[in-house]
Amino acid sequence: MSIELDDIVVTVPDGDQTRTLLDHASLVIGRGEVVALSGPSGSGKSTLLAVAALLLRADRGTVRIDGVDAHAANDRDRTLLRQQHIGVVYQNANLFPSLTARQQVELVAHVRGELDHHARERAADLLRTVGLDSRLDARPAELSGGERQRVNIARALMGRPSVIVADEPTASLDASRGEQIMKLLVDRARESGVATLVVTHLPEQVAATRHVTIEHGGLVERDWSDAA
Ligand SMILES: Nc1ncnc2c1ncn2[C@@H]1O[C@H](COP(=O)(O)OP(=O)(O)OP(=O)(O)O)[C@@H](O)[C@H]1O
Repeated sequence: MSIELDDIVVTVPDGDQTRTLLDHASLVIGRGEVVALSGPSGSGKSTLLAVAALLLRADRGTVRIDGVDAHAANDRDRTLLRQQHIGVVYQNANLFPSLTARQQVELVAHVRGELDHHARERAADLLRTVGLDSRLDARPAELSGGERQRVNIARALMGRPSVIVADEPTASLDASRGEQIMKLLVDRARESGVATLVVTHLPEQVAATRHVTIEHGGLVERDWSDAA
């Protein structure tokens, strides 16, 4: 369970010109590691996440998921790789208003044609591991922001991903709830081995295994004294 971003280059249109947003950015996230990614607004964090999630093809560079080269793959194989290996946690939970927490998570198995008794049990178990034991039958409107994010994380885990990418999952939460969500991602990563990349801000990133920032399009590894 790993993701390797190797020498990623992404250019974006900028008026009549193009601008190099990611400039030979490289990052390896191993089994069970949680990397917190931060950087100024517009520095390319969401773009890097989109490349890692195989939603955006870089102009240059390689993405390897569990050692499989996704850059060289055709669109169909990339979609399969994404569906089978990557869980995405969005900033806003993007839950279906009419479905209960349990149904939101079960939907992952349903879409794959795998919704049976075991999948139902697993969905409920995942919701319990994210601390929603008593909220299985609640709909999004009945859940707090933090609880909705927990459903979101359970849903991402339901697909048994090798890699989770999360774009500011704590942005709408206060500092202590944000920290809880980060700790949850760290615990789940340790337990299931999933390699996790999460865009976040202080102070929640202190819970992560490593801290990386984007500077001038490249990735710079930080140590904890930088984050303090
Ligand atoms: N397809 C595109 N076309 C033109 N410009 C783009 C495109 N994609 C991204 N950009 C620009 O690239 C820059 C980086 O965008 P990105 O969303 O990756 O940054 P970010 O670090 O996530 O920012 P924020 O913290 O504000 O969310 C922005 O200036 C954005 O306008």
